[in-house]
Amino acid sequence: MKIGVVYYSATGTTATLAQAVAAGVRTIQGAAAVPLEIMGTDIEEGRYKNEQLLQQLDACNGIVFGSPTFMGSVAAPFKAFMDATSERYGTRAWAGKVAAGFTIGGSPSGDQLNTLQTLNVFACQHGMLWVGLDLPGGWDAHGRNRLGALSGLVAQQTEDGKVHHLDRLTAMYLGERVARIGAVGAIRQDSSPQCIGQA
Ligand SMILES: Cc1cc2nc3c(=O)[nH]c(=O)nc-3n(C[C@H](O)[C@H](O)[C@H](O)COP(=O)(O)O)c2cc1C
Repeated sequence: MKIGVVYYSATGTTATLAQAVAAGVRTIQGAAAVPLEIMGTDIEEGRYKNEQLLQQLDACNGIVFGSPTFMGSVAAPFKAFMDATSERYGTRAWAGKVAAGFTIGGSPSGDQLNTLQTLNVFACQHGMLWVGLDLPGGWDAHGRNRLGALSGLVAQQTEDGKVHHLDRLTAMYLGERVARIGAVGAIRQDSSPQCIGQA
């Protein structure tokens, strides 16, 4: 069972979270993590072009998406990656895979939620099964999910531009949770509309 962790990172904090998500995936027996970085150099005239990366995601049972929050949404290179998956939208290639998301910003509430919601809508466009966090903000015994988002991980960079250790622990937990749920069954939905004509 493979879980892809695809992310863009300009200054390394999202990359650190991605590595933590991957480490969490690997805590589940039989689960392998596939970290994949979106590189700005793969964008030509605004279009993301790395078919090999996309094919690696095709082979995963689940995908965790990560982007820093830039101007209240996903970073432009991540959006270029999203647009490059439109062919897979048509073929339902990713339908039934589990999905989750994480983001980091400079502020505690710097509109990161909009980034998570963008990732969520993206996953739903593909027919993926969204996995949120189930750690109650402010109530977790280990202090994880310190910013309290439940649709995914919202993190805030520290004053010295690094990743808070509790955000790292939350990222690990998210990876573990996605792998655990992915292991229950790689639910593949048949794309044919079988209900038509049965009403
Ligand atoms: C162009 C730009 C826009 C940003 N916009 C936001 C924002 O809307 N909200 C926020 O909280 N942080 C914002 N930030 C801060 C980044 O999200 C933050 O530094 C993050 O840790 C960067 O992730 P990275 O290290 O993976 O590149 C912005 C940074 C840049 C460079």
